[in-house]
Amino acid sequence: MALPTINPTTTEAWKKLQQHFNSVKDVHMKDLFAQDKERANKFTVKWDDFYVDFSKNRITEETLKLLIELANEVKLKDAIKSQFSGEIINETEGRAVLHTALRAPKNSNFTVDGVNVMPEIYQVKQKIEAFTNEVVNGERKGFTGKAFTDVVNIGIGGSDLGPAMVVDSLQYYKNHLTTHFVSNVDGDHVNEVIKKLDPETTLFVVVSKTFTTQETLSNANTLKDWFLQSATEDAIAKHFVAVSTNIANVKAFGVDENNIFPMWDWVGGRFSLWSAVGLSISLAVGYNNFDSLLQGANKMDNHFKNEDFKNNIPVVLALISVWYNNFFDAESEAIIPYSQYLNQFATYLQQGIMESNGKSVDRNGNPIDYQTGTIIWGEPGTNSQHAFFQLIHQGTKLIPADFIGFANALHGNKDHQDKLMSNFFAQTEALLNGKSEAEVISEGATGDLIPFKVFQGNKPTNTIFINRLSPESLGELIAMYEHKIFVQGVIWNIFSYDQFGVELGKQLATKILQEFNNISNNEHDSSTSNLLNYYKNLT
Ligand SMILES: O=P(O)(O)OC[C@H]1O[C@H](O)[C@H](O)[C@@H](O)[C@@H]1O
Repeated sequence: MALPTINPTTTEAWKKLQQHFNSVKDVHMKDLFAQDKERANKFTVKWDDFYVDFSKNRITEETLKLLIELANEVKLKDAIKSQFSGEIINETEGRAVLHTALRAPKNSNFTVDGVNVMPEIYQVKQKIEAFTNEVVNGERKGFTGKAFTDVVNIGIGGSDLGPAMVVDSLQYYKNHLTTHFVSNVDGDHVNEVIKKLDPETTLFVVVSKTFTTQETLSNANTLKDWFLQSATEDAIAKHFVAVSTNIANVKAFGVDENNIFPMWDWVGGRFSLWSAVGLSISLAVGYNNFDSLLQGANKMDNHFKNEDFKNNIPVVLALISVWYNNFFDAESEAIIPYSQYLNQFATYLQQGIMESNGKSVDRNGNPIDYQTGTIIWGEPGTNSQHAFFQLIHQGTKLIPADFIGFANALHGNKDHQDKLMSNFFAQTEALLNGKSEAEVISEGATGDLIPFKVFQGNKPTNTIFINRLSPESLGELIAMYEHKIFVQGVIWNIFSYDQFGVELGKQLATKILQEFNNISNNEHDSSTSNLLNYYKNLT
């Protein structure tokens, strides 16, 4: 069954939400809390070691009820079933969407075109496990007989952001291997990494679902050439492995057949860290930790699949986000993890969320006249408090924010942890309550300065509070956002799993590169022509 194609704005629930919005849009959350002592409990979901408090949002029980009606009217439950049962819900590319199968237990049954994909998945997982153990234990050696010390992940987009974010987030759990990520076609990136490498002890993992991506192939070739300055061709088999669906291209590049880790077209690039694309994660933190990450994601999958919408964390977060995006006209959402380990989390989510839901044509092929994908940005707290929080507190824009925190620090420094968490709680409290004129005056401010010190408050936040950062809880957290993406795509009646919007720039870059090599000559607008000439004259 294809995904339903219901324009959300034509639903009864949408009309009711519009009316409801008009009656609640100016209500201050402070008053909602004052009116209902149970508010925080009503709008909190406790699940596993997650405590998700969404009470500091500009919603009432009626809002949530209507949003759930909307989810029902667009047939979200059926859509979830279609996704998990391997139907071709990525219709524009003719593919199933089964990253959830990658983290499911061995005895599950996920079928694509009538074939259960679990045996293949577990074969590849076994290969990842065996390979990881050999590298980490030092049994697998480089061309001069030395054990590996460094791993270089060569990939971009989904073949870089997920593994890079997870390796960074789980650095507490890391082993002795040093992991590097080369992604940008900017030659300075690869050359800076080369400075740190010893060809005798470096393992290269070339990751590309398509194995046609310009950046990845350029970087892989540059690293291979550099490697061959010290080694002979036959050493490539020891030092280069690849992850891809395109086995022919991988072989043509020179990777030994035994060193190929397959993946499948039913795994989208930005949802692929759970597949062999996560090989660098497994190498960095060991296979057991990689597997725990997957198990965490699987727990979240079950929660998402089985829980009532009212207590379903990804569903509730998605609905609240639709509420701000489509009724309050909020354009962006901030992701603020209170953990330096999650430094790359917002960057990672930018691809997941914006590449998936940055669409303006609906599932019937018609232009859309309502807002879809939100702009995602963010940085860890407390750093971001000293950077962009001013605008969230006192600017003119409404920026709903997810505050992600962990109760227990990994290094157990209670003094720092209490300081960190006091900021974590204080910020959402400040965003909720603001500071009134009376409070400003009672603090001693006088005269002209008073208005500058007033905070309106009423700024929405979700608090996603987790016991501890572990491979498992990180897996849960990532999967939570993956499902939020899917729910929003269903509501907005768009296809979340294609990304045609990234193609045009690639095509034009190819043409311009041909011009640089005098292969072709193209017409350009005068701005682009001037820029090209200016560049040619400078280089
Ligand atoms: O893994 P690859 O095939 O090399 O693709 C890498 C990336 O490139 C493309 O431009 C897509 O927009 C991304 O979704 C993808 O993750």
